[in-house]
Amino acid sequence: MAPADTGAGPGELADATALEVLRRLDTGPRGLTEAEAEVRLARYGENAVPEQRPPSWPRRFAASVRDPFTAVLLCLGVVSALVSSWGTACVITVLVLVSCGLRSRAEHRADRSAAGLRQLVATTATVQRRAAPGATPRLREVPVALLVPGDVIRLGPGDVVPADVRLLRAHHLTVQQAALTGESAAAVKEPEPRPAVRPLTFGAGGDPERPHLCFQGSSVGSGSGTAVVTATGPRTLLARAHRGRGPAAGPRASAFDRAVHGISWMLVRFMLLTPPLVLLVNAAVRGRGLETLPFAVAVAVGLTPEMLPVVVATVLARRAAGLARDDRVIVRWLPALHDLGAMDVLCTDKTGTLTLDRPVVEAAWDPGGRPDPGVLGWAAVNSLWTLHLADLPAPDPLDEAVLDAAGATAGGRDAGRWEGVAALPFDPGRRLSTAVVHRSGQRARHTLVVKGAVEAVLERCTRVRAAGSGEPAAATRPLDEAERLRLSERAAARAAEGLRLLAVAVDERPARLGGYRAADEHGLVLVGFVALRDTLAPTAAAALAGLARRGIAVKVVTGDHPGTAARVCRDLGFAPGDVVDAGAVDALSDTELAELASRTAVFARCTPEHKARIVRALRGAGHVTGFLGDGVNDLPALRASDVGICPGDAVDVTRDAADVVLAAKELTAIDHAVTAGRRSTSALGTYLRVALSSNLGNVIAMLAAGPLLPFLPMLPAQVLVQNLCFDAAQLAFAADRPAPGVLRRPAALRPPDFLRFIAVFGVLNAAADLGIFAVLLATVPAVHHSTGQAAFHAGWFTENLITQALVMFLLRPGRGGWAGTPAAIRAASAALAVVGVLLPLSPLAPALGMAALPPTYYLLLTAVLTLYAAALRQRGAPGA
Ligand SMILES: Nc1ncnc2c1ncn2[C@@H]1O[C@H](COP(=O)(O)OP(=O)(O)OP(=O)(O)O)[C@@H](O)[C@H]1O
Repeated sequence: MAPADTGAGPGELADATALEVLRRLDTGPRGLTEAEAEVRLARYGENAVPEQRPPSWPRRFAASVRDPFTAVLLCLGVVSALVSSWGTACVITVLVLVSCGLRSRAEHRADRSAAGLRQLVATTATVQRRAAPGATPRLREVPVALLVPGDVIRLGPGDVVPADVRLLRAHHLTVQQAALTGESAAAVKEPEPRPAVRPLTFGAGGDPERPHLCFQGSSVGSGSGTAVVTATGPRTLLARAHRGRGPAAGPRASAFDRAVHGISWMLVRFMLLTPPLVLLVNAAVRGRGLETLPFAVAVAVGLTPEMLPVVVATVLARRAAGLARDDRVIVRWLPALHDLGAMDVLCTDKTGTLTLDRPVVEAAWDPGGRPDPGVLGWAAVNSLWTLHLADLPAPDPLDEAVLDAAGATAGGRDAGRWEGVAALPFDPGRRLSTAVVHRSGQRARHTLVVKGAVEAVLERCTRVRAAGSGEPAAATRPLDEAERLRLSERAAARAAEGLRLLAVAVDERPARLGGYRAADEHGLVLVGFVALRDTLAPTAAAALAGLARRGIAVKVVTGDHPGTAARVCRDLGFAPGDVVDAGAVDALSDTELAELASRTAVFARCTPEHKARIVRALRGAGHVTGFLGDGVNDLPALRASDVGICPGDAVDVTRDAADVVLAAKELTAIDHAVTAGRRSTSALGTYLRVALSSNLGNVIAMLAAGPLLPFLPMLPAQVLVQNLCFDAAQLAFAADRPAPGVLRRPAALRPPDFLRFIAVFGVLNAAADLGIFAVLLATVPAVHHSTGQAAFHAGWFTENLITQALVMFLLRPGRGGWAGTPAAIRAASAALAVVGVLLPLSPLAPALGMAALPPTYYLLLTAVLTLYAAALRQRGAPGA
């Protein structure tokens, strides 16, 4: 049966009690049956997240016109039309249409492959459903798209809230709802409705400030809850907020965006400066007037790398698809590929990345250091009741390990004799978890059972259990500073063996009615320690070695004990150096932290905020910083990094925030991802260097020709045809394969490097052009008449296309030359040279204002080109 009202969203249900909401949605605390869910799915449709829907073709085309190069081209086209230079205006229009068409197609393909890649790491939700009306409800993972109104779901740390929901139960649940409110602080959520504290700015959709409502797109920071789905798909608050706004804004500006933006604006400035400069030079030296304008416009057009957006989209999409296919690495956002290639520091957490996060209990001992299974019993009471009461969708591996180990022991059996009252689940900020329990039949007294990181528990203890592990009221003695130190040292010694440590403490108090809070975790009695061993991830050592070979500095930032962290690093063949306790970081300024971070390999006892601050400090110091992590405690650092990477089995929010997901288990896949990133950057860099240095060379030559020649060195139509040929040939760079040497160090597109490079090679190119001017003046008869000028134009056209063909493989980094160049680039450069030689000799030549050249020209052209090629080789290309 369908619910009475599911299309309303939470707005109309906002003030109803949990029971009323369940009734209105025609469901119950046990959830829907599979059959009911199926009927509702057919009626309300899939719960599709309001993804950035791919823009329509016209919109995509319109967006590509807004690109700065295209905008400048269009301006130049308008100027040409205004001075009735129809030929130039037509060619510019064709250029714009071709480049926008190609770009839209390349972007469409890139978007399609990125969407396909995102699909591969789609998230699931934990839903409680029944096979039949009378059956027991079962928890199962379903794809988020299959959730329907009325479903009862579980939320736990690291989950993305999959739909709009109304809480039924919650345990210390905090939710990050920045996607809706822009507010980055976590909001506390609880099932009791409270009236809105401020006017509803979210209309009928509900207000994220209401504590009992959670909305699609927010994420669970800590705690857990059970909730009923009130709205899915287009009826969620997020979908309504998106509607009418077009595609959502993309992710944060990356190092890649900054680089491409920098290079684009540098060129736009040049292009805007060129026409006035050409006009000025021609007017001053030759007394020419506005008739030079079409030529000046064509020169500016000649500087435009119109194919840049097309080449970028093609290169990135191609590499990302290759990575997904061959290495199961999912690049969720294409520009992240460049940032992967540029990354010079990778921060990584330990548990779940370098280790498997499948710990096994190895020992338990009392405060005196004697083996004591009773301590494990207390830890098991904590794990059991935290799991039960906190409604966690999935048990914490550490709690599972404790329960497994305690199962057969007397302490484990004893755990069943306690009954749970409340739970404060683990959160990486407090670094402990608490269960409040009472003995069966003894409701008057409550016992707090706390387990967590050694120092976090010790600082909340005031007494130590004297011996044994019986009742909490057993003999205790005060915990003085000397003993605290002794206990920490003993724990550190065990941590140095690579063990993960938990301290366990208890306290018995009179029962109370109100709920328990973190502030109640004090005045505890230490009962002992539990040590767990985690297995190293099989490919972690190889991955760390690979990163070192690629020139990437690795920093381990972990919430664990310094001793454990250091030992794990050593076992992986990675020198930990002096491990820094993150507590020491708080007192440092950002600059001091950056300096410390650059010489430290391991930070231990990090809270999520410490991890993010270390990443920010490294970025602030100019490092392109990646972060590899799998847990909810890694989320702030992932967001703070240039490129966030997570393993495929990371929690949902982490996968949602990561730019790159390693779907295969092997950590060594990072190496492939870095390689693909460097290859893409190298291909884009080569394209830019080749395109810009020959374009700049031409512009310099054309400017110089003004005072040197009594006529224009090339007609506007010729400049534009030549430009069209260059552009078409340069598309081949999408298939570039850089030499292995290029892959050894971080590769980034850096505007200042380009400027230096194109200045040197632009001048070299211009020198070859000027050389050919001299050759032409010497060999072409009647150069001052129109037939001679047509031959002159043909001569420069031929030389220009051949020099461009030469730089296409001589300016490639690493192994240049014919043999080391991919077939596509060889074919494109050969085609360019052939067009350069044959076009002036073809029947099209007269229409383009070109005429045949004398044989001596070709002899001298060969000499000039040989010199030019030798100069190019001598200067060498980057990475050679
Ligand atoms: N479920 C849990 N209950 C109680 N204490 C825990 C639990 N999980 C972890 N701890 C303790 O808290 C410490 C910090 O945990 P946190 O999850 O922040 O980091 P981690 O998992 O040890 O390492 P990493 O940051 O590398 O993932 C752990 O070293 C452990 O002592």
